[in-house]
Amino acid sequence: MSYLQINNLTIENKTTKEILLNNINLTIDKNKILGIIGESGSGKSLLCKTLLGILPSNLKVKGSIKLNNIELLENSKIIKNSFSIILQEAMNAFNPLYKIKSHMLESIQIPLSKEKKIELCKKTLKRVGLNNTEKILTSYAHELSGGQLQRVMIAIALVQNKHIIVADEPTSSLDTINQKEIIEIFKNLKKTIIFVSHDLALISYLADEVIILKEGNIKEKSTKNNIFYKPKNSYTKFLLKTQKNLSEGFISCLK
Ligand SMILES: Nc1ncnc2c1ncn2[C@@H]1O[C@H](COP(=O)(O)OP(=O)(O)OP(=O)(O)O)[C@@H](O)[C@H]1O
Repeated sequence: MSYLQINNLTIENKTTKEILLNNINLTIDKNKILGIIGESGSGKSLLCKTLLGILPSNLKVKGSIKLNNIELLENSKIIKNSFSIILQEAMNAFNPLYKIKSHMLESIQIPLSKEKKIELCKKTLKRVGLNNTEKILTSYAHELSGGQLQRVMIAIALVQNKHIIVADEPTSSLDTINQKEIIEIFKNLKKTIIFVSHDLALISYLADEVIILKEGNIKEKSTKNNIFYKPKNSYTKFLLKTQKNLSEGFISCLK
């Protein structure tokens, strides 16, 4: 039995009756990383919003999402407590009036004394490569760099201690060095992660299983090795070829 099981998930626009996600079926095992690749408008964010229970009210959901065999779609409280989100633009997730310490403390749901909570915050910040913990905790979001903020977002997701982390393009606004370091952090978290990205190279490094989305449909889903070395679907082959051509074009520009 898989940890997360999504069956026949369909999202329809109530007004236009347009099907935005069509009969999505996927599973994830505990502590594995599922990579979701899809071009703009393919439905990646809708899938993430459904998991987080924050889908706009003009959309209708059908199907089933089970975590540990418990149905989540009919239970908004469980669904909200099951997933953490890490967004592309970390800055937007922070209230500019509160220091990082307040954000982190209020994310800890387990009953602990304030001292123990601060200890947990510091330990978790170190886990994501932020060793100057006192300074980070007493800073406001605008006082930190993009890379530091993204690390704080990961630390917040960890102290929330929910079942699954949903990371929606979490590295796309970072420079290459920060991207690489943050990818390493994700790779070593040992958590169940749904990682959304346009970047095939990144997904090929990070994910265990991969799904390819196009226009609300899963075009292919398989292990990372099958998707990248033995793709079956013509659209997957096209994506891989496009990325290869882009990389070769980019490298030849540098020569
Ligand atoms: N609230 C909504 N009402 C109607 N249509 C919507 C709504 N939200 C998204 N859509 C449509 O659903 C489709 C999928 O959107 P989604 O935001 O999931 O794409 P995406 O794959 O995340 O794209 P991007 O990479 O550009 O963020 C798009 O055609 C979009 O216009």
